[in-house]
Amino acid sequence: MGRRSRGGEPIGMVTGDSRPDYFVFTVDPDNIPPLYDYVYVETWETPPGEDTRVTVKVLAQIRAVRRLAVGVSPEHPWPVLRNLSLPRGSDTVVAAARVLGYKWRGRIYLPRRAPPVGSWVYLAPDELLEDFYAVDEPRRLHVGSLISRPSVPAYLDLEGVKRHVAIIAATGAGKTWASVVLIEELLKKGATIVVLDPHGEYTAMKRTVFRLGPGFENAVRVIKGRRDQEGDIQYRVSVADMSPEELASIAGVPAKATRIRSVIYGAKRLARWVAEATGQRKWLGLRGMIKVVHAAIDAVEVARLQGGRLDRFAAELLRRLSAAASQDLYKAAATGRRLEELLAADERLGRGIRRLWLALSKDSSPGYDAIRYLEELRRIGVYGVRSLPLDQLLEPGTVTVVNLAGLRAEVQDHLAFNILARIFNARLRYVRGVDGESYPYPVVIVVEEAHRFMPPKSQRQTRSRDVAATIASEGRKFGVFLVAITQRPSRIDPDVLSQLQGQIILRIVNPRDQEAVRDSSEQVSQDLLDNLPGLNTGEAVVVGPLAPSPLMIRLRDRVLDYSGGDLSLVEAWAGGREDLRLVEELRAEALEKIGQLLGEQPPDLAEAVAAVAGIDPAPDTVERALRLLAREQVWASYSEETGTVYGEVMTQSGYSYEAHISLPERRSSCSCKARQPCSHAVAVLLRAVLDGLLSAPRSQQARAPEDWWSEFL
Ligand SMILES: Nc1ncnc2c1ncn2[C@@H]1O[C@H](COP(=O)(O)OP(=O)(O)OP(=O)(O)O)[C@@H](O)[C@H]1O
Repeated sequence: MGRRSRGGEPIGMVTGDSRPDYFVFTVDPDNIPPLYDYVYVETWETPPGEDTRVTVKVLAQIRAVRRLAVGVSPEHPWPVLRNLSLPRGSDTVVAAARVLGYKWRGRIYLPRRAPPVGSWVYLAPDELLEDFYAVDEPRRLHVGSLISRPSVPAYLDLEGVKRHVAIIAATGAGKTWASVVLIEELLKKGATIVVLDPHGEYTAMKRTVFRLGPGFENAVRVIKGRRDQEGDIQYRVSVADMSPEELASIAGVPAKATRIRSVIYGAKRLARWVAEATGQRKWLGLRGMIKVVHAAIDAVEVARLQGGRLDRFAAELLRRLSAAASQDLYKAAATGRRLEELLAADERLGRGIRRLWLALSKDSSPGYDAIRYLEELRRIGVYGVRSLPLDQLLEPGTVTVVNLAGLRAEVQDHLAFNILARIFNARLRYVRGVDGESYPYPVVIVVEEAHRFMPPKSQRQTRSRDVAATIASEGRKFGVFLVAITQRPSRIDPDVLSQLQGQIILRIVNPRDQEAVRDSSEQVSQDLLDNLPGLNTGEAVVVGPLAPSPLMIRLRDRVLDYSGGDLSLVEAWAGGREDLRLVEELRAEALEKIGQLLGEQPPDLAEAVAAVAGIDPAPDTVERALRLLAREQVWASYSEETGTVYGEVMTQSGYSYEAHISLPERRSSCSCKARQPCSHAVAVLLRAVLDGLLSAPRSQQARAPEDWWSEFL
């Protein structure tokens, strides 16, 4: 029952409802094409600009196939059916095809006539499809093949990216895969790409980018939001460029906590004043503000004892800040003036001091709360004295992944806002020739989980929505293009969504999301929507300026890796059981080796570690360390000279921690900066024990555990 040559013998005849955009045909039962395959009918049309009619091949895609019963019906009782013994093929196969258009002088047109009933229907040959969906070589993005036709490559049009792109699908349908394939193709064209990555899924691209071939080794760069996440460079936002209100809300200070907000306001003004008066830029950061709050709390205590007056507070605060800045700020501020005059004359200083006094004079607790909030923000590592220079964020032919994993939603939103606004302004300045931070090449910004950043105004307020909306509506003029990825298009601001005119739509099941897609795009017809739940993983509909005509594709294999794909429960849990077994083996071996070193058997591993290294880990730290040894890569070395164990823990997810344990000092430290001794340090120590790096003391007698290490020296 082989297929007859494509475009040769007909495979059907138009027999039913025939319209310019749709027809029904009866299919040759020996040549039934699969759903979504392509057929054509020959008919005549008068293409725009021509005055005579010409014969054209109208291409159509099969959107439904049915077998109709002839002579039997489901009502027939089984005994009757059994005795009927119908011959095979006594059904009629009927297909419905959606007209895609015809090509005339290099352009695609939609026909104005319905194919006449009785027209032969042919299977479309590959060449017809290649010609129909052709994209000029320099503009081609090779993202896969036509659905149901693996032999025909599917290309998107690079120039279509100028109208922005939405990648939409139900969870697990392959959005990230699609976006990685698109990124690979854009990289090959030399694009500058920035990915806002809330889950750190794209960081794995860096490890595999060499696969793209010579010249691409450094084409992926990872910038981290949080200090302790994976990334080559720490993103930084200058605190000086933020308003005190912005700072307070990002720090998570509740809107109602007006006194804490006042402290932050006052501290920011004063810190800036100190920076300007002394020329010490370090005061512009969070540390500077925290110092001001500490000084203000102390100054308030003193002022309270001295009658609780503002001028006492101001004088004491300036004295304390002078001490902290090692410069006489009191003199610098008050030269030739009385303090009251100065506070009235210097607005920043005066207001800052007054706000601090008002917030703290009765009770210092808002000061301590403010310190707590500011400290928490400081620990993230992103808010500093200077912003990261733009050339570290944008580089031609490079994708910069901004790893936002591990940050609170407000901070993620703020960083997204900061990055979107900086890129847009840099391009605007370049195009308009305005001074300041600028960038000479167009930029594509891929926003994963776009609904987090650009929800409808009625649902949630975010900082990044307005700038995303500006980019969506004006980015084209300035060469800033969005690729927004989401599983919830109904949770994206409709003004933004409707501007994302190129859409790559994978499987969508939720009717509300289907509606949002339909509302956002004129090109998504009801019958395309009806097909969306039936798509397999990795199959997509592409509409809008990305393709010459709506296109159904199967995405190609990606070259770059990403993390976050579905995990296999069978493997994960089987791995867990295996880990447990290994943990027990490691525990027994470590205990035995430490027992040999000490000359006595310690009751458990926590005590054994305490005895061998003088550090005192909590029992669950030891358990975590054993799991690290079982699952991750742990190296150790030992310096007999200094009595120090050095080592590193490399996790499968790409994190690495360096730890060292000084046996004489009974101390451990680690790049994770967690409270010591941490699981990494203990894992490194146990690795040294297991590898036999710590030799037994020269005399094997039992001794006080705290003394035994001196033997190593
Ligand atoms: N084109 C494809 N070919 C083969 N496998 C694919 C394809 N696309 C996705 N997959 C597989 O399907 C799974 C889900 O893919 P992916 O993580 O890209 O989906 P997602 O829509 O981004 O999911 P989530 O909503 O969880 O982020 C992964 O295991 C991936 O390997």
